[in-house]
Amino acid sequence: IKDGWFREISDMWPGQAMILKVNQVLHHEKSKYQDVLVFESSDHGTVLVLDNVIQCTERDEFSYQEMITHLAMNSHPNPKSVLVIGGGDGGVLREVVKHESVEKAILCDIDEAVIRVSKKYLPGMSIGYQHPNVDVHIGDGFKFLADRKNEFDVIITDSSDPEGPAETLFQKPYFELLYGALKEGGVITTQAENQWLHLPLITKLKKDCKEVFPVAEYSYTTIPTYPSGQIGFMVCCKDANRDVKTPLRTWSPEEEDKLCKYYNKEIHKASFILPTFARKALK
Ligand SMILES: NCCCCCc1nc2ccccc2[nH]1
Repeated sequence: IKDGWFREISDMWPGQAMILKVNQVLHHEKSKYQDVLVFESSDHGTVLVLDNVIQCTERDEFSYQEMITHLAMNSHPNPKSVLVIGGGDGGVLREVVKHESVEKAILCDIDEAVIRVSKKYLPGMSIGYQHPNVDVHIGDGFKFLADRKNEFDVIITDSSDPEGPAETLFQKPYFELLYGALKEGGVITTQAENQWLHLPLITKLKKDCKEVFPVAEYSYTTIPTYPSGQIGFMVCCKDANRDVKTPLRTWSPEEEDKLCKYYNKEIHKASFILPTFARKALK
């Protein structure tokens, strides 16, 4: 932080940087895995930064949390058992428990510092931890999945970027573990980066996912404070006949308006419509 501004400089998005005005630094520590920073911004609420990369801001986190969650949950007929890998801020859990069908939701994040700091400084997201059906596991998601077979209806991988602790969550062996941990008809979503910045990575991700899952599609949302203002998801299903691009289940319009600020059944469908340059690369 220099002269009261935070600059998100990274070689993952060379030559560009989001810059946010800082009112006050609330917390800064070196955890076992990464540098953890929380600051009060002038116009985007509280901001969580890991290794100098913006993970979420209070102002626009709902876009990412709602889409990564409901794209998966509404592509499953009756999700009862849900696993979140990463997502230590608790925002995805907050979204998962909006579905009454959920009997058990487990969150596994490698870094206890992220959970501890989110509970203290991000109450609007960490509220997800308060639900009675939620369990928390501190550990490597890769290892957690290795001995779970045929256990989950939905698995959401809310990871940071490939540079850092989440590196293995972008590789084919991880998708094979996800496949094995899912029940039949299971659905996954993963954080799948930005079509303007990482198209080669996304092309490889989709290729790997298609070698493991019969259905694998890329979807994206707009989110102002992530690099180039958007981020995508891989949405995959074990059931070859499932059309993940159309919600299987929908809330009523009134319910949808009450439960979500970004996700709706039209956005679910629209999020898979890609510009030509991306559609060609991901064919
Ligand atoms: N450069 C885009 C980064 C996307 C990060 C998504 C995200 N935000 C998080 C907050 C806490 C823990 C894991 C998280 N994963």
